[in-house]
Amino acid sequence: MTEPLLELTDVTKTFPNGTRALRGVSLRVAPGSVHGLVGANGAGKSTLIKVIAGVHPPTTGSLTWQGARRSWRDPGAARRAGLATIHQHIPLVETLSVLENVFLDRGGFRRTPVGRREEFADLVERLGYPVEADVLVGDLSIGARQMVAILQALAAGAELVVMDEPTASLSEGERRLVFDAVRRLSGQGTAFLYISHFLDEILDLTGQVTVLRDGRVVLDRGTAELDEETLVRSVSGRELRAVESVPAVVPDRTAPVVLEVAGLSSPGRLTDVSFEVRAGEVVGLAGLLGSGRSEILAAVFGDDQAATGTIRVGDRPVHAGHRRSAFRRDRGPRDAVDAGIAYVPEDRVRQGLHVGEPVWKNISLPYLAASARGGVVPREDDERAQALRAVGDLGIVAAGIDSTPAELSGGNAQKVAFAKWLYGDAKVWLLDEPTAGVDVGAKADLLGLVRRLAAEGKAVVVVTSEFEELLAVCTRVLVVRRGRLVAERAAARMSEEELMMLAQGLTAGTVRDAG
Ligand SMILES: Nc1ncnc2c1ncn2[C@@H]1O[C@H](COP(=O)(O)OP(=O)(O)OP(=O)(O)O)[C@@H](O)[C@H]1O
Repeated sequence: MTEPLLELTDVTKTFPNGTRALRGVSLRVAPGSVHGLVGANGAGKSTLIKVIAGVHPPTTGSLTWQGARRSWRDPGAARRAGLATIHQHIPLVETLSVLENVFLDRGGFRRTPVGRREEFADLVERLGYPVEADVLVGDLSIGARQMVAILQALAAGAELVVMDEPTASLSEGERRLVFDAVRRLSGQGTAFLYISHFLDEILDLTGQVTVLRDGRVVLDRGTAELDEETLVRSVSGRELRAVESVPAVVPDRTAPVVLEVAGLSSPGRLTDVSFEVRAGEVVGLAGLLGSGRSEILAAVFGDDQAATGTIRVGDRPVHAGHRRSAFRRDRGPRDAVDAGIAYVPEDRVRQGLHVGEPVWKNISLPYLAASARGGVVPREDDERAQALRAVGDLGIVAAGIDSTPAELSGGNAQKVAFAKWLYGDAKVWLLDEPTAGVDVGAKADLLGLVRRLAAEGKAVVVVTSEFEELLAVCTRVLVVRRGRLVAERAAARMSEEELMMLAQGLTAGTVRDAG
C-alpha cells in the first residue's frame, strides 16, 4: 500500500458511562481510495468517524494524517486539515442558496464575491452533476442536498470525505448519482470513507472494506476478494435467514376492511387518494422521493391540517366533525391513536423519542397511555419487563434499559422508536421507512415482524425506498406519483424493474396520467 492518507493505530474509546465503543481499532485509508466501513448497529462506526473528525478524542491510540501524528483540538482543526464529514442529516441552511451553502465555511455569504461563482462552476464541473447556484437548498431533494454537501466538502479542500450512510433515504436514481460522483471524484484523487448498511453498495463502490463488530475490526480486505455472504456473516456474526424464508401472508380477499381512505386530498400535496386495507394485508406505497408517499401516511394519521377526505378504521370515522378543517393538528393524531392507528414516522428519532428519558420509559409511553385510558396504571415493573422484551425481540444494543436514546447508536435509537408502538393495541400500522438505518440482521428481523403483524390480522401500510424490500414484504403495492395513486399491483406479480418504471412514470400506456 502507498503511504496512507489516514492511519489509525489501536484506537480505543470508552464513554463516561463505561461503554467501550472502540476496543483497539486500526485502519489505513489510501489516498484517492473508496474505503467501506460496515458493521451492525452499535458496532462503533459513528464513534470511529467522530474520532477521525475530531468530535471525540480517542481514549488511547493514535491518528496519523498525511504522515504526521495528529490529535485534533476540535472538528474545525480536522476540517482545516482536509477532512470533511457528511452526516446523514445534512446540516445545510435551507433558507440560503446552494452557492451560499457551498461557501458557508468561509463566511461573508450575504455578499457573494464574484470569484466564487467561477470557483463554484469549477467544483460543479469536477462533480459532474449540474447543480444550480441560486436555488434555495430548502427547495432541493435529499439527493441534490447530498450533492451540495459534497460540493461543500470540495470547496473546503477536503482530501478525505467521510460519508455516513449517504444513500439511506435516497431513491434508486439518486443513489446512482451519488455513486457516480464518488467514483468520479476518487478518480481525481479525493479519498472516501463510505459507511453504509447496504452491502451491495459496499461491494459495488469500494476498493477496500473494514468491518467492525463490538468495537473491533473483524475483517479488513480488498473488496475484490469479498462476496456478499462473507460480508453478511462478518457484519452480523451469524447466518441470516433471508426475509423470504418467513412465510408470506396470503391475503384473504373476504377479510374485513380495516382501513378505508376515500378522497384524501391536501393542496399541493395529495389529490383524491383512495384505498382500502383488509385485515392481514401489507400494502406498500411505492414512489420516488417527493412523490407524496410519506404525505399519505402523515395525512391518514391526522398530521396534515390542510387535508380533507374520509378515513375510517372499521366502522369508526377518524378525524371527522371538526368544522374548520377535518384534520386539526392538535386533535388529528390523538383521534387516530384512539381509533387504533399506530404511526412510525420516517424521522422517528426526532419525532418519536424523548431523548432525556430512559429507554424503558420511551418504549412504554404509548402502552402507558393505552393502559391509562383503560383505567389501569401499569406498574414500573411491568413497564420494565415490557422494555426488556422489546430489547430482546428487536436485538437492541444498549448498556441497559436505563440508558437514554442519546447514548445509543443511530440504528438502535431507530429500533427503540419502533418498539414504542409494538405492544399497543393498534389495528392499523403506518410504517414510514421501517428499516432505514438498521443493519442487515435487524432488517430481516423487522421485516419478519411486519409479516407477523399481518398474520395477527392487522392492516399494515409500508413506505420504503427499497423496492426489493417492498416486494418481499407486501401483498399489494400502490404506486404514488405527484400526490396521486397511479397504479396498483399484486406484489407477487410485479418485478422491481416494473415498479421502478411505474414510479418514474415511464410506462405511459399502462399508467393513468398523473397530470
Ligand atoms: N455518547 C455516548 N455515550 C455512551 N455510549 C455511547 C455514546 N455514543 C455511542 N455510544 C455507544 O457506543 C456503541 C457504539 O455506537 P456507535 O454509534 O458508534 O455505533 P454505530 O456502529 O455507528 O451504529 P449504527 O449503525 O446504529 O449507527 C454503542 O453501544 C452505543 O450505545
